[in-house]
Amino acid sequence: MSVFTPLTKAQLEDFLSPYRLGALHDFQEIQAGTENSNFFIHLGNGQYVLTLIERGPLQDLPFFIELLERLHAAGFAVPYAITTPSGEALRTLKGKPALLQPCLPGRHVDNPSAAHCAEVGRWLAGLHLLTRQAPLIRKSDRGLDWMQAQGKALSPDLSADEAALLHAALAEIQSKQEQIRALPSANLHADLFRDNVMFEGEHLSGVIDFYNACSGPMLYDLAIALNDWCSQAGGALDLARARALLDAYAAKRPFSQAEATLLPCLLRIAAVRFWLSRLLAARAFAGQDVLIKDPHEYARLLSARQQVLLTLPLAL
Ligand SMILES: Nc1ncnc2c1ncn2[C@@H]1O[C@H](COP(=O)(O)OP(=O)(O)O)[C@@H](O)[C@H]1O
Ligand SMILES: N[C@@H](CCOP(=O)(O)O)C(=O)O
Repeated sequence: MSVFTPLTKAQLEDFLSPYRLGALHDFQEIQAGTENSNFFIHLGNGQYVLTLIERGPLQDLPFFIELLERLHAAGFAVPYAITTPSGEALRTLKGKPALLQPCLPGRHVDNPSAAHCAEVGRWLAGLHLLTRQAPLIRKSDRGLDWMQAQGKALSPDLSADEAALLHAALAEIQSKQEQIRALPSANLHADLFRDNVMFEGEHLSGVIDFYNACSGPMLYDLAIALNDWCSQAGGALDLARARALLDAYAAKRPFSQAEATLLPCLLRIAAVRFWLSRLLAARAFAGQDVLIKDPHEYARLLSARQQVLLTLPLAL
């Protein structure tokens, strides 16, 4: 399970009454999360999701709330923080920061088609186009410097082959960091995995879990999404799905030559980032009843990205 802070009906009723959204009919713990405690909440006038923030960069909660409010105002289906009539978005429950959000329709897709991937590409382009002129500034707390530090700390736990793979990737990151930091930037979701996107059929109906959102190179967001949405079981890229995602994105925001050059490198960086965070989670939650995603999946993916046959569609 992954609800870290259980709640009683009475605690919820007390917390929810200032929103004036009707009586509490029912609630359920959500088991699927890995970071926070989430609950489906059924109130008199509809269904909501309550999140208690358990860890992560608490000082950045105002950034997440503002970004989600901006996306909501622009018509994106996102879990923005609902405010009480007195204007409070961020409240506290059992000593944890607490946010009430709309419950977005749809389901996660485990085996996406090219059409799903195209929707993801269009959604990312929309996010980047909306925010690139004036991104809200937040440096990722799992950025290039973090990767170097964690890579050094975690490599003693790895096999010799895996350590060599990681060291080569970290050396590439070190040598190309200036070029990477110079890529065109915007606000990024920075964790656009299948389990953070909802679909109704082939229509993308919502995106959740913005707690890795930051400002940074738009190409990095694409690399993260390509690795999760467009990989075959062994880690190799599925070129048909990847092309669908990139073409749909490029139809809204054409790529630059620098982005085309750096795509293979960014795919490797995105693989390193989630390999390391999964290794850290496996260490931190070993033996506990917490969902831990397989770190080796991302080692395999990094290995498969040593050669990238995918090219970015460039405007003529
Ligand atoms: N606003 C929402 N609308 C609908 N379902 C949601 C919403 N927020 C979370 N969920 C459900 O809860 C699950 C866990 O949420 P997630 O944000 O991934 O948790 P965590 O932050 O712990 O990783 C999701 O996979 C989704 O099924
Ligand atoms: N989607 C990621 C988990 C989110 O990353 P984290 O650094 O916030 O733990 C994955 O599948 O590994």
